[in-house]
Amino acid sequence: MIRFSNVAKSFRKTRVLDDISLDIGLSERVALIGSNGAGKTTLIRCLLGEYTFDGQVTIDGRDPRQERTAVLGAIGFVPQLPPPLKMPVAQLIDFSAALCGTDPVRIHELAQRLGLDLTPILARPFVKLSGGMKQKLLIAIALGRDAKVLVMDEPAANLDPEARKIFFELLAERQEDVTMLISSHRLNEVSALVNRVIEMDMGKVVLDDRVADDVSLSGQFACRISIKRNEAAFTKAMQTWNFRDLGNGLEWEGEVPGPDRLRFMGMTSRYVALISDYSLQEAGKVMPPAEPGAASLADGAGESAN
Ligand SMILES: Nc1ncnc2c1ncn2[C@@H]1O[C@H](COP(=O)(O)OP(=O)(O)OP(=O)(O)O)[C@@H](O)[C@H]1O
Repeated sequence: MIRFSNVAKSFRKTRVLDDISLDIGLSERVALIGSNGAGKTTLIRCLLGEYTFDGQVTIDGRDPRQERTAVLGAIGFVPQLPPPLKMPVAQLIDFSAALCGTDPVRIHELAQRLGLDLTPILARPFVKLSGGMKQKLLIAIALGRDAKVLVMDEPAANLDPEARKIFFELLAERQEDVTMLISSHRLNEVSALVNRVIEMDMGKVVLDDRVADDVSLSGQFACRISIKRNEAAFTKAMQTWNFRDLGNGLEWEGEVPGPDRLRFMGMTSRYVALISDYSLQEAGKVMPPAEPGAASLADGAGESAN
């Protein structure tokens, strides 16, 4: 599907990509991680045909520099930084739809599912939308085409929990027929979304691991947390995740999307001294009762600790 063969790229005399060779197949979901300046964006730009480089890149056998329109029509791209487009929202949707031969109605429907009501903002310049609105619209545009490849740079960073959940569901609907490349600084943010991790450092691939693919993108975890005393910061955090207060802010219940569970656990680990009981159970799975005093979040037991 995607093939990088001995790809090298220099800016002036600085080598930024150094002999990258990778094969990424259909239905692979790849996290492209690495620190600032590792070369992730440059690799993506080579894939999108934006740069000249040494070596070869192909998508489905097509060269993105030679057949740019055809290749770009088959790639859904969500950039980390939204472009500063002054174009009104309606025009942007129509323009993007025409570019890849899709029906603008598909984009409207996807935006609606992500919780973005387009009606009041159709005439507004794209650049004047909030960060989250821009992200939702760019995701709707990227998913609204029959893309074979989805390239996303920190795609869920600006989304609220409800929109993240829908976003994961939308990815789940596409996972069999697309290849996903998700770039991020933080593996935690994307690890549960992917089945392969590629790490870059100083222009080279330093790790390429296939990882367990055991939680479906549309899976849910039922979560219950009890705390020892009421604390405003914890209440706020729980409300952000749409959890329900079962009693004076001391007991909370809610649902966590499967791909978001590490992010959720990372957030709750900040309150570990406060937590007296914690359970996170995959929906549809019945867990055996835990031993009294069994593992807790504090000792890293994680997902079914009780
Ligand atoms: N247009 C350019 N001209 C000159 N140097 C560039 C250009 N684009 C990127 N670089 C350099 O190439 C290196 C790799 O940058 P790149 O943006 O690919 O890294 P990255 O892994 O995406 O980083 P980040 O996580 O910060 O976005 C950096 O040292 C950067 O300064």
